[in-house]
Amino acid sequence: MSALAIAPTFLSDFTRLTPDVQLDTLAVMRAYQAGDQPGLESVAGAADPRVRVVSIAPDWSGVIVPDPDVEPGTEDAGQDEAHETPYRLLTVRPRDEALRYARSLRPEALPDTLVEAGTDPVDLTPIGPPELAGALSSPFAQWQITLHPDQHRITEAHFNGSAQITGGPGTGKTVMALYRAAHLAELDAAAHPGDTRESVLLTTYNRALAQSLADRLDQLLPDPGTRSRVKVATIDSLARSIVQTHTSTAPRMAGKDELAQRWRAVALADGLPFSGRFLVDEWEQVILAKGLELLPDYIRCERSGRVQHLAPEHRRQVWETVRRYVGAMRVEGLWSYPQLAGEAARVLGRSGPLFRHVVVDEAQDLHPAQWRMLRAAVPEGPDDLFIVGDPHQRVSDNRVSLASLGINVRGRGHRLRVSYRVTQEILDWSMPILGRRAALGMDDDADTLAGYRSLLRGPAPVVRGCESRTEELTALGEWVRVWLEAGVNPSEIAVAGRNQWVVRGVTKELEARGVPTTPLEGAGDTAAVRVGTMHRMKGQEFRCVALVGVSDHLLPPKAALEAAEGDQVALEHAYQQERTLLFVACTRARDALYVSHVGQPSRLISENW
Ligand SMILES: Nc1ncnc2c1ncn2[C@@H]1O[C@H](COP(=O)(O)OP(=O)(O)OP(=O)(O)O)[C@@H](O)[C@H]1O
Repeated sequence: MSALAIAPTFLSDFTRLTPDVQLDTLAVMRAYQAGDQPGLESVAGAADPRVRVVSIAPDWSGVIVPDPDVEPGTEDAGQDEAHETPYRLLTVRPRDEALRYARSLRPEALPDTLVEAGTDPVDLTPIGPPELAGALSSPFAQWQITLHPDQHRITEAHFNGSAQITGGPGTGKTVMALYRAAHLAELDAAAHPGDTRESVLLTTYNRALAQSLADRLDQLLPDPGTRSRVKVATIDSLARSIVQTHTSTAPRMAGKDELAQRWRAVALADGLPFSGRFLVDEWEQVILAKGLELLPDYIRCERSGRVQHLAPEHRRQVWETVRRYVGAMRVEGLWSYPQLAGEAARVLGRSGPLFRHVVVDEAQDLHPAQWRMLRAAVPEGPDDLFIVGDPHQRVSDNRVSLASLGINVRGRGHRLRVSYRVTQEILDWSMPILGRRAALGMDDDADTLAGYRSLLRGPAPVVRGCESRTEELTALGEWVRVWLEAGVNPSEIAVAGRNQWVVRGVTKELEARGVPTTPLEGAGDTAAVRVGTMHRMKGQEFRCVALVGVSDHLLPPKAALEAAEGDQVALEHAYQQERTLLFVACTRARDALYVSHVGQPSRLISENW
């Protein structure tokens, strides 16, 4: 069986073909691999007699050439022999154009045209202005610590208090957080040479992001003495370690869904008119968020962001119920994440700050109790908190007003408007997904993406409509193969779906094709494609991203809409969260974005196109 490989230079042509021709191309490649080899035509008048064309569709042909290792002179080979020759597909074009191109290929040009597998597929990399060209063509890991000199200056600035950096996807916020932490560690080493404790906290949302920050920080701070001054931790692991150190017992954690389930059962048994989810949300988003400890304060408070109106007598009932359930959790030693952060804040309030500087990434998703913990973790003063985030990427229910939490960033805010990761083509396609609403900034102002743009140009996203799940998974498998053959490292490819069912299908498909996979949150395995849910895409970046199951029956998920129970405001809120999730997933791609659906595309994309 002989495969028809693709030349790395093929990919940029391929993404410009119409979906029909793309499918036809993949069918030819599949047929070739299955041994059912389509006829290759030699080209009359070709400068290189080894060049062939293959019919792709009635008016379209592919130009193929032998592997560069094959010696010239096989032009007289019979049909069978020709099929044993490993060929590579260079391009697919309208037939006349393909013939012209095939004739023009010169023998001495072929070895250059065919980039060996594993070398950088220059054509896939987006095009940027000359000053970015070096960074874009460098290895991906190297590019991931590149920063513009203007941004670099901000990371080394002295601030007379807390500072905040906001900006759309790919504007360099995370890398600024990294450089800021490194800079503060260096300053700290110079100012306190004898005190070697962890004095700088660099914190983020989940473990995968923390690991990625830690790895990159190792590169920025090669001196172990300076590096050891920075503690990299997720916000939850920080809360846990503070409480654990204080109580000498490891807290047992319960996520929101688990709590809602438990509380639902008890609420039902008690005959209460509230769902478990409502009670947990009320506790986390109002009582814990505002740090309320007394019923009169709860009765008086403004429940901003909450949909259902609650009269004072109902508030009394909720308060009493929550108090009882939380009491039961305490007996079990069970904590929710915001609750644990609130406890950590209280511990630090008594024992004093832990760090001299705190740097926060993905700040838009932190709960007010987590901010209280961070506020208590560092003394108020110059360069205390350096906060980076994007309110447009908020995927949690948390809303904060930093000022009300004792964090004042007025006059020390920077908005970044240039994306260095997401190409203008991907931005143009993804931005409408967000809808037209401004997001609420952490400094109480509306935050808009006005003026946000990219310096990079690349292929337009590919949207593939399929008739069945099998067809969708097959098309995905073929697409990933194209990326791999183009020389993209497997770990620089991510495939995501909205739910675990989609993710399982993707994993099975890729594994069956011999493409190793690993969870999106997994680190280290460079020989495996990353696969996971869209939630796990947050904060990450890849060369190529495929989103599967962007179908109307899956996205937005019915359960998310039903949870709104017909309430218009809650429904709009659920929609917005789904929009954000999809927008965040799309904007993880640097070089190529592929989106597929079965049947109708999700209304989140089709409403805009
Ligand atoms: N001047 C530059 N030239 C080339 N690459 C750059 C430049 N500035 C930043 N980058 C790169 O762009 C990428 C995007 O940066 P980063 O991940 O920090 O963005 P972000 O704002 O945190 O994105 P998101 O909000 O989507 O997570 C990084 O890999 C970074 O190295």
